[in-house]
Amino acid sequence: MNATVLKVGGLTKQFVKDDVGIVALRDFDLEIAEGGFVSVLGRSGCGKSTMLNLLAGLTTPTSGTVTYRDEPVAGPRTEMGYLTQSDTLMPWRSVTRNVELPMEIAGVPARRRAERAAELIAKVGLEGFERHYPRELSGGMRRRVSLARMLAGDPETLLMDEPFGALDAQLRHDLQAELLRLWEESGQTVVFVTHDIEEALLLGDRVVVLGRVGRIVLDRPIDLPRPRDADELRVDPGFVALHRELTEALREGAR
Ligand SMILES: Nc1ncnc2c1ncn2[C@@H]1O[C@H](COP(=O)(O)OP(=O)(O)OP(=O)(O)O)[C@@H](O)[C@H]1O
Repeated sequence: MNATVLKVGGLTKQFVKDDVGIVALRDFDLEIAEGGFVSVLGRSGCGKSTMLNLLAGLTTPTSGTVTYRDEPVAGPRTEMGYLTQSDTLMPWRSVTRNVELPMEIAGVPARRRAERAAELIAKVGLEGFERHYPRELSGGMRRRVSLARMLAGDPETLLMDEPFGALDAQLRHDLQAELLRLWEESGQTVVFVTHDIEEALLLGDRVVVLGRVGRIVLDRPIDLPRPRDADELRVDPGFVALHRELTEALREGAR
């Protein structure tokens, strides 16, 4: 049994808007084991981003606790990389300088920074765009820069909020494969939020299905053999049965 990296208990987050309280997450418990790839699946508005923001230490819970390796999470931590849904690239920095940022903060020497940034830019398929600024890129390209920037910080845990949702099918497939390769090589822990059942199954070794206000409707291991190929999986009876189970869980979660 792997050590627990992230643990949340009794987590509730309530927002107040125009004097009206909105509960985004209610009494949420979750444990994430080291080295795991957890897909978190849920419909729009069920609290997935709120959950990630809390795990990442970007927002404080109304009640409940978040710990990282048994230490309370009181703010962002360098061990965790967070790929948010919104674009957080710095508009005044080129692609290379955006990707170098976490290494600058960590004090990595300039030469090593440049090499690593070039490597990561190639990995996300953006060779030739190193000197471009975010405004000169498409939405999908900016997303890939954000991914490269997150990886540049070499975090031991990756929190990813629908990272590939806006990409075309081919690119999405390539980046999913790249992420799996990185994960298998590095032993990193991944929490991957998506609302795509196929993506959740293709990537995760565990799937957690959330219903309204983050109610956990299903939490189960995914023992499909790897490497997983989307085309082969679609006709695999085990995959088809899991797909049906998750579809039903999503439906149940909406009730
Ligand atoms: N800052 C905020 N102020 C008020 N309400 C908020 C805020 N952030 C989120 N909410 C509300 O909390 C609920 C959950 O939002 P959240 O963004 O966590 O959902 P989600 O599952 O990530 O959705 P999506 O898949 O569409 O990104 C929604 O009802 C949303 O309106």
